[in-house]
Amino acid sequence: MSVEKNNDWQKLIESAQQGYNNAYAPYSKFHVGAAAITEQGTIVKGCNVENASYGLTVCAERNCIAQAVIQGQQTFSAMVVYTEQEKLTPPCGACRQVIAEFFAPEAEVMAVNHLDNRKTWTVAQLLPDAFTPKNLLEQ
Ligand SMILES: O=c1ccn([C@H]2C[C@H](O)[C@@H](CO)O2)c(=O)[nH]1
Repeated sequence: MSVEKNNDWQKLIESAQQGYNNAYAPYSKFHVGAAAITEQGTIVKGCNVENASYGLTVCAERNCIAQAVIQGQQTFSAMVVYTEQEKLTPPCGACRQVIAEFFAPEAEVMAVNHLDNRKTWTVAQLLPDAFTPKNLLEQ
């Protein structure tokens, strides 16, 4: 993240909390919010959206990224995942793959909760040796 790092993290956490408030999770009751900042400095929000079929559930992180893509932005600097669980929530495997599509390996992802416990990973730590668009370009 570029300017005023701590300030940007704080804004991202607040946006992720707002996303959390809109979570649709009647089946698992596990509400998740996410927020990401794009390279242009736009903050986008996401929440998990479950489905009666269960399998069609989409996580907060992927909905957040899709929201930015819909707005025409495809490069991100950082993401926050917010829950109100004592144990922090790291992105699931499917979300790690989608994050690796749009974030640089050095970009940071932070899990945070209502107690302000925080854990930060780089995208490379979340998904080492990721299969990304670069692999396809080398053909
Ligand atoms: O990183 C995560 C992990 C889980 N979930 C959602 C999916 C499902 O709705 C609920 C329980 O897995 O939490 C997310 O949104 N993000």
